[in-house]
Order: sequence, then C-alpha cells, then structure tokens
Amino acid sequence: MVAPGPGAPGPGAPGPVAPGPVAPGPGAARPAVTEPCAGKPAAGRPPAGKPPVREPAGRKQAGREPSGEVPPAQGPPGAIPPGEKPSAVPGPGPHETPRARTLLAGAARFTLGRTLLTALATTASAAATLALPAVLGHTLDLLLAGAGGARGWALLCAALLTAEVLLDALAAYTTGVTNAHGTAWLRRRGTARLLALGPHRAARFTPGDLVTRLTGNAAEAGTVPATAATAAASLVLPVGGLVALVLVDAPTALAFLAGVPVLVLLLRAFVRSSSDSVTRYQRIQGHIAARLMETLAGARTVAAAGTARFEHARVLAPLAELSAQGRRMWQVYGRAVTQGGILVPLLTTAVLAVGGLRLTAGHLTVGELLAASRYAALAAGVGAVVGQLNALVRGRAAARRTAELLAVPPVPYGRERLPRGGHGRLELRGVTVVRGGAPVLRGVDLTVPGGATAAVVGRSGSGKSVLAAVAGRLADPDSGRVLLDGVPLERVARDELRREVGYAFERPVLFGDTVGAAIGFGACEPPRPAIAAAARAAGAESFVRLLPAGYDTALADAPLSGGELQRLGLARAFAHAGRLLVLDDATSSLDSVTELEVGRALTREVRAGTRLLVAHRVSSAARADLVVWLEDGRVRAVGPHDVLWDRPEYRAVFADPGSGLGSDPGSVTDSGPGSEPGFATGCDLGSVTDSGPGSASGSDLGSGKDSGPGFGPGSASGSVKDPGPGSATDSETDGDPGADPGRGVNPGSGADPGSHPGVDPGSHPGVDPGSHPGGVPGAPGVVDSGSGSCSGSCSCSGSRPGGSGGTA
Ligand SMILES: Nc1ncnc2c1ncn2[C@@H]1O[C@H](COP(=O)(O)OP(=O)(O)OP(=O)(O)O)[C@@H](O)[C@H]1O
Repeated sequence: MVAPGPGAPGPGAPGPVAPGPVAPGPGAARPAVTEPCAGKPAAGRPPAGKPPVREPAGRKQAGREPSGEVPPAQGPPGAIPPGEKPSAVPGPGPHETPRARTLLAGAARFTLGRTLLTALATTASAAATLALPAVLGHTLDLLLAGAGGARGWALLCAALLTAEVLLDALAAYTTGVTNAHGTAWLRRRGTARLLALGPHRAARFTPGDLVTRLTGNAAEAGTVPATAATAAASLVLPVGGLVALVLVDAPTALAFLAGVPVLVLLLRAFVRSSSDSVTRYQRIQGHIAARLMETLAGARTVAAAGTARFEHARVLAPLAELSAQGRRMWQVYGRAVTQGGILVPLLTTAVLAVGGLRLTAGHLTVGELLAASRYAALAAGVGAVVGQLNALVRGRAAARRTAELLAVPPVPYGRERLPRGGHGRLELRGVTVVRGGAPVLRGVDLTVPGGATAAVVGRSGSGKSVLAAVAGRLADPDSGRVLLDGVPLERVARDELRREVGYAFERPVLFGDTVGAAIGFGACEPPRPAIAAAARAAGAESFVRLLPAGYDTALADAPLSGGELQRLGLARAFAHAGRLLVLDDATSSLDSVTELEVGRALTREVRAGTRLLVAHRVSSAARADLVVWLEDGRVRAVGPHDVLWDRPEYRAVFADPGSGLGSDPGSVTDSGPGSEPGFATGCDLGSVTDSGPGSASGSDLGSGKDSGPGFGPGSASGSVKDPGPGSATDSETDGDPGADPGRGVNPGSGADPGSHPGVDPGSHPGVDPGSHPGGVPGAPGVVDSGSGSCSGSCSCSGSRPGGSGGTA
C-alpha cells in the first residue's frame, strides 16, 4: 500500500509554534587594542553555541541593538489588531504563488535524489498493490479449478505482499529524510536572507512571526517535494485500478466511471476550501507566536506591572480565531472524507452488482470478480489522495509565508575597499531617513574629520540613534549619502565595512559560549591578549577576573548587571575597532568613574579612529571634539560643547530628564583610586565632590590641570595650554543647573599629534563656517543650522575656541 499522506488538519496540523532557536590574564605589558583581527579568521563561524543573552525585538532595531523590553501590541485582548506587524508584510495572495513555486522547486532540486528514490519506492509499492488483485484472482481461480501451478501463483502473491511492505518501509524512510533535507534547505535560505536584511528591513517582521516562518512553516513547506512524489505515486493506484478494471471487464468499469465526475468535483471543492483555511490558520499561528515573543521579552515589565493575566489573555486572544480556522479545516477535511466514504462504497457496490450479473452470465470468473472489486476500491481510493492533497495545500501555504521573507531584498553591498591609511572621515550629505511614514532625519549634512570624536546630542527622539545607524550602514538613508573616507558606504564591500566600522550599543546582545568569546565575537577572532586589552579598556577586566574561570567562564554562568553587560559590549567593539567606532549610548549604564576611565582608555588603548558617540551626558559631550546637536531630525548646530553651552536651548537639551543632567556623572572629577588630582571632566565642578581616595574634590576646578585625554584624540593637552573661551577654566560653582557644567574640559581642543600621529591636523580645523552660512556670529566654532541653514557639509574645522586649530 502507498503510505498515507501526512495527515489531516487539526491535531495533524501544526499547533501554535513554540518560539525556539531557528534551525540557528593580562600580561604585564598592556597591549593596545590595535590590529585586533590578527587572530584566526572566523569566517563562517556560527554565532556560537549560545543564544543571545537578551531577547531581540523592538522598534529601534535600525540603530540600536534590540532591547530586552518590547511594548506589547496595543489594544485589549481580542481580534488581531490590523496594525500588528505581520499585517505590514504583504499577505499571501495569488501574486506570491510564483515565488512559493520557485522556492518549492528549489527545495525539490536540492532533494532531487531522495525525492526520486521516494517516488520510485512509492511507485513500485503501488505497482505491487496493483498487481496483487490480478494475481490473487488468478490464484483463486486456479485453486477453485483444482488446476496445477496454484502453488507458484500463491508464492507470487506472498512475494508481492512482502515487496509491498518493504517498499512502503523504504518510502517512509526516504520521505522522512527528504523532508528533513528540504526543511533544512528552506531554513538555511530563510535564515541567511534574514541575516542579510539588516536590522531595519528585518524589523518589518516581528520576532515571533519570523520564528514561525522559519520553524513551523519551513517544516511544512519542506515536506512538499516528498509529498508531491508520494502523491504522484498515490495517483498511480486509482488510475491503475481503473485501467485494470477496464482490462478485467469493461462493462463493470463503466459502472464505476459513472461516479467518477462526482469524485473529481469532491476533490476540487476540498482543495479550494482547505487552501483558504490553512492559509488563515498559519497566519494566526504567526500572530500568536509574535505576541508570545513580545511577552517573553517584556517579562520583567509584565511581572512588575502585575499584568500577567492580561498578557495571558492577550497572547491567546487569537486562539478563538485559530480554533475557528482549525474547525473549518477539520470540517472541510471531514466533509471530503465523509463524501468519499459514501461515494466509494457506493461505487464498489455498483461494481460488485454489475460484476455479479456478469458472473452469473458467465462473462466473469470468481477470481475476476474478486479482482474487479479490489480494483474498484483502489480506483476509488480518494482517501489517500485527499490526505496527500491536504499536505500539499498546507505545504504550499507555508511556502508562501517563507517566500514572503525571501521576497524582501537583502542589503546590497559594493566591492570597493576603503582607502588605505584613511582616518575615518565621515560625511553625511543630505541624509534623510523616513520611519513610519515620517522623516526622522531631514537632510542632514555633516562632516566628522578622520580621527575626531563627535558627540551626537539632542532631545529624546531627535534622531540620534537613527543617525548612528546610517553612519555605519546599519540602515540606509532614504535619500542622501554617507561616505567614509570619501567612499559611499553602499559601495564598500561588506567585509571591509564590518571590519572598519564598529558599534557598541546601550543594551548589547552577547554571542558566544564564554565571556572571552563574547568579546571576540566578530568577523574575525582577535587573539586572547587583544581581547584582554579590549576588556581592560572597556573597564570590564575587573569583574571578568572575579568570574570563576575568567574569560573562559560560560556566559550562562556569568550573571551580568546592566553596566557589566554594557562593558562587555564595549569591549567587543574595542576588540574589533576599525576606523570608525559608533557608540550608541553605550556607556549609559556605567558609573561616572568607569565612564571616565573608558573614555581615557578609548583614546589611549583602542585603535585610533573616528568616534561617533550618541551622548546624553554633559560629560560625554564635553570630552568630544565636536558636538552634533540634533533637533527634530535636523542638525541644529555643530561645534565644541563649551561654546554651545552658552546657549540656553543647548543647555536645555541636557536638562531633559532623559538626558541625564542632575545626575550627570560628568560633574565628578575623578574618583578612581589613583586618580589625577585636579582632573575635571568639565561639569558643574562645584556641585559634586569626590569621596574617592586620592581624588580631587573640585577644589582646583578650572585649574586647567587636565591630564585626562577625554574621548578625543589629543583632547587633553590643549586645555592646559590654551583654555580658550568656554574651556576648562570656567569656575562657576553656584549650582545653577543652567550654569556651566559642561565647560570644565576642553576636549579635543589641543592637538595631540604624538598620540595620533596618523591623524591629519589639517583635517581637523574645527568647524567649517564656510559650509554653514547660518553659523552664529560671535559663537566661534559653532555652526548653527537651527534655521535649516546648514546647506553645505558641516565639519569641525578651524575655529575651535581654546584649541590649536586641530584635533589631531
Ligand atoms: N522603526 C521605526 N519606526 C517608526 N519610527 C521610528 C523607528 N525608529 C525610530 N523611529 C522614530 O524616529 C525618531 C528618532 O528615533 P531615535 O531612536 O533616533 O531617537 P533618539 O534621539 O536616539 O532618542 P533617545 O534619546 O530617546 O534614544 C523617533 O521619533 C522615533 O520614534
């Protein structure tokens, strides 16, 4: 017998898919974190054996690593809200069918050998099944006639039965293997495409929906090649049965043929109605999985808000619709089976009645009547065909969902290399980014000279993270261009881009089995000393040393605070630092002292290059060479922090509760053991006193003894020599929040050619007033585009107050 099809819907159909993985000591000398990738290449290295520490999801994926908390879809429990993410993706429809077909054809090609073996085994089994009634009938006739040779025919019957059993077993085995290979092929393609989409394009699917597409849906689609082969073979039985019936006795066959049109109509109706309900069923599964993922990602919020019951109801709200579709599937299937169950015995009875009459008339032998009745049953064997059709319908619907993922084009990369010896000059030209139908960056023109540190500040939602994302091509602008060392990012080869542009995020996700592997995770694996140096620079070494096995501690055994996680994320970025390093709020969870130390280490111990820091703290802005002040997606001004600080609106940015003033650790002088007395980070120097041993209490604030290098290359020295207006000499200590917390440091105002000899001083002329006709006169070094007047490229050039005219 031909193995029955994969089964009916309902219990046989997939239930809500459970989200799951897709398939997916320091030396005495301190080595600088340079040449991080001198270690063994990690091309093709899987994302380690451990899933991300934090669950992915979130709207801000474009520019920020996903947060652990995702706001649940709005609305009370009930029907699926129309705005929920899966609906943002084009739903399955006739126009997708060719894609699904192409995909299934690809899976069939991949499993061709096994599929052919399956087809062969099932066809051979069907042939044995077809031969058996004739042989059995003839054997019976020989036995009834007492003729010789019956024994040989009886043995042939036994041989046919044995062959049928063995061939069915072979078909079951090859079907399983073919399904597994087909599923694996689809999952690999889906996962590869998902990873090639980049965060922004992938964000159009919710994580739960993606998991459903890559697990349950891919598994169902993966069964299509073998099911198609089996279904083709299972057609051999009814067709062969009919042919055999005609051969045994044509008038008897005519009795059967009278009922065939009804059978055909029945099958057609089944395919039509089950296709629709199966498609809906699978979509609802995706919705439930998406909600479940959201809830799991936001488990803390749910627990804190005490909304577990609400969440329970919300996640399972589509269950009623799922159940309705499941029932519909059952009904459709049940109806087809029932109708077939009535029709088949009727047809068999008609065949038997006509055959009986023909037997009485002497036109048929007993054996022929037996064979005719068996062939009639085989010819009417719609049960197997319905099962196969049902599996094919489900598989095709599932393939459409997988094909929707593949229909999203991957991010294209060019082949160009960045110029050798470039320092990471970053240019944004007329960059506009649209999110949710509205521009969130509007015609941004900006130049950050190679080797400079730029702090991006602005109120919450002003577009800082989006800017950080486009700067390193985690997202592409909707219009405009981003250039690194003069090469448009879209032309740069992928490996080159990822090697030369590093990111650290506010809430990093760690990949790797161990702490060391998590730091080394990247396109290439840095050697252990470089990993240790990166950890040291990121302030992670102290707690890594305390772990049971240091860098070899399994991530699962390393409980990490938010700040520790952030430091490991920073260490990862430092270990792979290229010519551009983008830190998107990556120090927000660090205490002030650690942040200060990280800022220093970034200058001294990490490969020199351009830094783009999304900053909420005054101290971070104060240490940068230039500040890019964003407002409503536009560059409001570019200039040194201490000069911008004169403006109440700029100060108000930091008065934003979300931006950290008041608790700004930048006002701490330096509380680290062995800290340099008198070092001030430039904040309200009188407002915080330092209780750390050996630290300054702010008494020599503004003394200009700035020995901290700050973030920027060469940022420290200039302030000693030439504090300049608005630099470290500000001594207002009246506690006025609008006073001068930001002025204590004159970051980057002095050249430090010694420490960064590779940086071209000429390329750091401070702010380029020429390119900013809207620059505010009297505010040296600041270019104001608040009125939208930043028409050319904004660069920090020349007129840095207190600076020597270069930050190199
Ligand atoms: N995927 C998205 N869909 C819709 N809107 C988005 C998306 N990503 C960002 N936005 C919107 O773009 C604007 C800028 O977002 P962005 O994350 O860059 O702000 P930000 O300045 O970094 O804010 P914060 O300081 O609060 O992190 C915000 O209004 C945000 O709501």
